[in-house]
Amino acid sequence: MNHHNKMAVLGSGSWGTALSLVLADNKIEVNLWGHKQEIIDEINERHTNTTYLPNITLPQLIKGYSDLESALTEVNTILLAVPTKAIREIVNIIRNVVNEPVTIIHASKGIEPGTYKRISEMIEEEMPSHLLKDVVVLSGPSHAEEVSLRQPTTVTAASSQLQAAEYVQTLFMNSNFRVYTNLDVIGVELGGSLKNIIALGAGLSDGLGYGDNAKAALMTRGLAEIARLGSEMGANPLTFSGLTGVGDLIVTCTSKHSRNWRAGHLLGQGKSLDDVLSNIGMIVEGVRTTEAVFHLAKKLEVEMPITSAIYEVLFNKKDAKLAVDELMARTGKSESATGF
Ligand SMILES: NC(=O)C1=CN([C@@H]2O[C@H](COP(=O)(O)OP(=O)(O)OC[C@H]3O[C@@H](n4cnc5c(N)ncnc54)[C@H](O)[C@@H]3O)[C@@H](O)[C@H]2O)C=CC1
Ligand SMILES: O=C(CO)COP(=O)(O)O
Repeated sequence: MNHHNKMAVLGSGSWGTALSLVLADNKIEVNLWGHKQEIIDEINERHTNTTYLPNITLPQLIKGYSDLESALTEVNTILLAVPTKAIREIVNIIRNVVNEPVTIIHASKGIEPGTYKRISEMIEEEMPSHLLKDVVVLSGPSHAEEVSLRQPTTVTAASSQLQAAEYVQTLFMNSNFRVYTNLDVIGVELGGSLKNIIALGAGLSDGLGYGDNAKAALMTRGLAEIARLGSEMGANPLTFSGLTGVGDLIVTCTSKHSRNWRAGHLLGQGKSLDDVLSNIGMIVEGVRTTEAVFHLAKKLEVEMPITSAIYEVLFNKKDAKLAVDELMARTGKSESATGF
């Protein structure tokens, strides 16, 4: 049973559109907002969003809006599915439009360079507390392309308030889309954001022509880095063994759908970062997250050799093969020395 029958989804890219479809399947009316008028027109006139999800027909319960104020009329639950770099700007518009406390769910994956803030922290900073009921993060191994085909998918709704996480579980859960709850917001947000760095690395490795051994090494030692930084930042290390940690790492490093893996793959084949990003045409969150996490790890004195290597390839044009050679040539370590 759903408690509410109308929601706003902000962001009409692949993830916002796919999650709108899940909500509409659960008989929830969706006001889907986007800033590109032609996409909103297509959603309303043809019930498709072919730029992001070709061959998918959207349920009639989804209505497109290009005006944010209209999209927020009579809703008290808002889902954000925009790139991390747009979060503060959008929340600032929300705060000037709503006059009742709202629940904000976010489904974005990133860390802000410079401030090193997680998305829920940015939302809490920008939204006055009397207008913010709860913040919930929705994360896990979930490519929009498969969700929109109604293929079995599992995710996690995390909030410091169990009731809020359970509310979001109820909104989204159906026979194709299974939702778990979790109280570890820090671990869930960090797992979802940091796996994108490792997915760039997995793509680079594949692009260089390396095999499954190299990719398994990157994923496993990448997870060790994520858990090391996460523990330092207050996450429960066990969260990284769950859907939003190892689960999302697997799906992003091994799926042809992943934008981050595809970006790494093209870079590994020798393309420039600018060419790669314009070729993909969708947000590749791992690039900005690599920049943020490289500096954060330095500040916190946490060892993250894979992240550092990927940073050098992305931002200092280091040869990717040389970066792998240097990772392999590090001094011998004990796998259990730090617990990770
Ligand atoms: N695509 C997927 O399968 C999944 C994506 N995510 C996360 O969801 C977030 C959104 O990703 P996608 O939907 O894949 O991206 P996308 O590139 O498909 O769509 C992003 C949408 O945001 C819009 N946008 C960009 N800048 C904006 C701004 N300043 N103001 C308003 N709108 C703006 C774009 O026009 C586009 O409609 C990312 O953080 C991503 O990591 C999470 C899970 C799955
Ligand atoms: O987070 C995702 C799947 O869970 C999507 O990853 P990409 O952004 O790499 O496509």
